[in-house]
Amino acid sequence: MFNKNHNSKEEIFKSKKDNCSISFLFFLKVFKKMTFGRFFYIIITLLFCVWSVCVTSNSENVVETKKDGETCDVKDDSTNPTVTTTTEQKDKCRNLHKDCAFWASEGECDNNPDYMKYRCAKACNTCELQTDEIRFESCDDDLVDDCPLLASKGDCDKNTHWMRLNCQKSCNFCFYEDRCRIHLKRTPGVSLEPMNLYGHVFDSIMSNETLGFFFKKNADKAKKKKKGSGSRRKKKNYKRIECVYKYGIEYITRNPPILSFDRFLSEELVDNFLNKPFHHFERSADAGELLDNFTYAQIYSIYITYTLYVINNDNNNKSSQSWCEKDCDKDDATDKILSQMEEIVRIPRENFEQLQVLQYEVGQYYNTHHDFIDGLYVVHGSLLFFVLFVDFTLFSSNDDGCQSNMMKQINTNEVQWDMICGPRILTFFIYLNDVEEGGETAFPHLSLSVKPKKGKAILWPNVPSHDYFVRDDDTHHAAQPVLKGVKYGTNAWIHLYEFRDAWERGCTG
Ligand SMILES: O=C(O)CCC(=O)C(=O)O
Ligand SMILES: [Fe+2]
Repeated sequence: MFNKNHNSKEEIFKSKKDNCSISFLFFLKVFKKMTFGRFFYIIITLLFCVWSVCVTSNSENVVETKKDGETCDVKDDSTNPTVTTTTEQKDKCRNLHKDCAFWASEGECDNNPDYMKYRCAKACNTCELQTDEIRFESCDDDLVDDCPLLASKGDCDKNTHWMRLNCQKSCNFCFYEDRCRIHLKRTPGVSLEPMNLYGHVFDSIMSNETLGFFFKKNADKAKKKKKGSGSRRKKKNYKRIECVYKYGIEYITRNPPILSFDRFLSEELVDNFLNKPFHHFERSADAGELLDNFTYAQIYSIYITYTLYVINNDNNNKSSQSWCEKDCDKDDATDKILSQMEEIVRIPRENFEQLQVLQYEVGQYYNTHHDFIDGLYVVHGSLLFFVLFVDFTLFSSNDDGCQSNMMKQINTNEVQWDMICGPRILTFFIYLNDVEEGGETAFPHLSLSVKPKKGKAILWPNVPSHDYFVRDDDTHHAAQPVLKGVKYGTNAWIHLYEFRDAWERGCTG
């Protein structure tokens, strides 16, 4: 079975190995002509690799293991000789605050033992001190009399959202790790064996006859034929001369593939959807408030160039958003839109986030960003000053969606690929009106820009074809400022695994 957790950590480890390769190459170049060059080359590069792979792993508290059984100085739980923690105590042991891991890494287990050793027992490795009384002190059923009965009738699974809010204790929903445990048998929306997103989704769309390609010229000919000619004979007359796809589907670009659907929604359906009273727009700024409007900056060192994210705190020009939840999600127009998307991507709507409706007024835009939520973005590299090098690791974060607290992301590693819902593999974006001027969706790495048109949609991958757990940098995108008029659009973010039940459980961040 594919192990995504292991995969993501390996990615970070891989980037460290890349640093080794860079430094090997660099030192080879510098020292190859010197008498002692080869000696220095080997010593310095080895030192760098040990630093890069092992030492910084510990300081980040991100990479714990490379591969099963192969470790880089992993903390040993049994180092405290005076206490023994039973397996049962360990299983029940919980961090009662989301920042426990962070605090523990800052030395708070020793500095503030009265709180930490009891309420952050997991992070402090003091599980034997955490009694049930402490564990459940801030978690109880609201409806003390009814909850046990409802839970015994299976309502924790059937009516999860309500039960999560009202019957936490009876449902064993108090702690994230109980409520959001990943089922080993969860089914991916797109096959993992082998991973081939472009083939499974994009090529399948283009070769799917139910999406209505037909053979235009001969179809016209066939129409002219006299009535009564058998359907078999008619079929013979169809030759593949020109394919016309339902919804006006065509590739805008092939690698990575971006499809456009020129006539995805009828005017009537758009009006029906947009004119509903459900949409209450709020400035798009909540999740990742500090973090969601990064722009690029380049840092040039003498030898290596890195692209870093810098924070642009200008929130004034952001679009407004409205989530299509509850009544909006159940509405007929929404249902029709979601059905059409399901028909195209052949992934069930359970894997879709609720539609997010966007509104941009004149001057508003959405900076370059990526829809893949990796929460934590580690920029790791080395800057070289003569023969001294400084290894650095910066933490940054991606934007909208699942996460709101950078520390939480760093310390619990709660990124979407680690959640029940898995990563956002696809974005389906629909334009809900004609914009008088501006408002294009730009893909700067692909030198591509798509003009809004009422009812038109575009579909792009957020991950490479053969690895659904990393983001594809090529699909960074931005909404250009609206210059005249107003712009409405709606996002459907499609996950590898089912999203909606996970959302009801409060397991999507
Ligand atoms: O408005 C657009 O064109 C794109 C919006 C977008 O990328 C987003 O909401 O994530
Ligand atoms: Fe986006």
